[in-house]
Amino acid sequence: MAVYTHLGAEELAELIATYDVGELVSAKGIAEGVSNSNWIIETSGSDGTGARFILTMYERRIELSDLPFFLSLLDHLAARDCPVPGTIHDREGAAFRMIGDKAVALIEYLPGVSVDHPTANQAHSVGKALAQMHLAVDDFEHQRHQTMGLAEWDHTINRCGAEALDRIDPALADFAFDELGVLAGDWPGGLPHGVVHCDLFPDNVLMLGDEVSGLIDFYFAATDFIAYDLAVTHAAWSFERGGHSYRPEIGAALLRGYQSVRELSAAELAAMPVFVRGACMRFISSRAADWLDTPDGALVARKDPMDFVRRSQFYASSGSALFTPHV
Ligand SMILES: Nc1ncnc2c1ncn2[C@@H]1O[C@H](COP(=O)(O)OP(=O)(O)OP(=O)(O)O)[C@@H](O)[C@H]1O
Ligand SMILES: N[C@@H](CCO)C(=O)O
Repeated sequence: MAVYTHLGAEELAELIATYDVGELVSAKGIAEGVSNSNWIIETSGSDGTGARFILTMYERRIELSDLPFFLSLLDHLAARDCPVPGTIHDREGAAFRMIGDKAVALIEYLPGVSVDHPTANQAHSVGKALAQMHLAVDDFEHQRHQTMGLAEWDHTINRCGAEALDRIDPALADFAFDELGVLAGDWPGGLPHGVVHCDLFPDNVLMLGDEVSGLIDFYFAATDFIAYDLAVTHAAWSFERGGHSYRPEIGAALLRGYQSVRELSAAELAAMPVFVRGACMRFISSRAADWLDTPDGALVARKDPMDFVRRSQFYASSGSALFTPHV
C-alpha cells in the first residue's frame, strides 16, 4: 500500500500541465514503499515521443522544510552522473508544488528492479555507486543535521521502554540497553564527513543485471561520517533475510567495489566495526518503535528489529576481521 491520497484524473492533468513534459497519458499508483504516495506517470513528452516520470506526494515523516535539501541533493548527484533521479522543475522553476497541504514532486523515472538476493557482482556495483556518490557530494553546499544518530537511537529505545521491548522479544531490551552503552563509549570522531544516504537497503537500489541503474529514496540523507554510510549499506546487504547468516562474498564485494572508487583511510577502516554496530542499532531502534506503533492486524508489514540484533551480534563477534585493508 503506498497510495494514501486519491488524485483524480482532472487534478493530475492540471498538475502535469504545470510542467513542460507534454500531456498526461496515464498515472498508475505504485504498491511499494510505505512513507509516501507514488505514481508512475506517462505523458506525451515535450517532443511528443512519450516520457515517464515518478510523482511523489510527501505524506508523513518528511518535514516540508527539509524538502528543498532532499530535492537539491537529487539534482546535484544527477548532474554529476550518479545514477540518481533528477527532479523535473515546473514552468516557474520550482522543484516541488503544493496540492492542498501536501507537497508533490515530479522526478525522473529510472529503469531497473530491486533485487532480493544480491550476487557478489551486484554488491560490487553497489559499492562503486555508493563511493561515486560520496565523491560527488564533496561540493554539495547544503547540510542536514543527522536526526537518526546515536542520541535518537538512545531516545527511541528509552521511549519504548524495557517492558514493551521485551514484548517484541525477551532478549531485546537487555541487548539494546547494553549495546547503546558500548556505542556511546566507542563512537569514533574526527573522520571525513559529508551528506550521506543512510538508508541504502536493496529496496532503495534499482539494478539492470549487474549494474546499478538507480539509487532512490534519499529521505534520510544527512550530514554524517562518510564511512558510516558504507556501514549502513554493509549491514543492509550482507546477510540472509532475517540476519541469521552473514554472506561473506557480498560483504567483501561491497567493500572491494567501494574501494575501487574511494579508498578508505586507515582510521575509517578502524571505525567500521563500531559503525556497522551503530548501523544495526539505527534499524533496531526505528523498527522497535514502528513495531510498537503498528496495531496488530494493520496492513503494513512490520519489520523485525531482531533481524538487526542478530546482524549486530555477528559484527560484535567478528571484531575487525571483516574490515582489514586486504578484504
Ligand atoms: N526514480 C524512480 N524511478 C523508478 N522507480 C522508482 C523511482 N522512485 C521510486 N520508484 C519506485 O517506487 C517505489 C517506492 O519508492 P520509495 O521506496 O521511494 O517509496 P517511499 O514510500 O518514499 O519509501 P519507503 O517507504 O521505502 O521509505 C520503489 O520501490 C520503486 O519501485
Ligand atoms: N530501511 C529501513 C526502513 C527505513 O527506516 C528498515 O529496513 O528498517
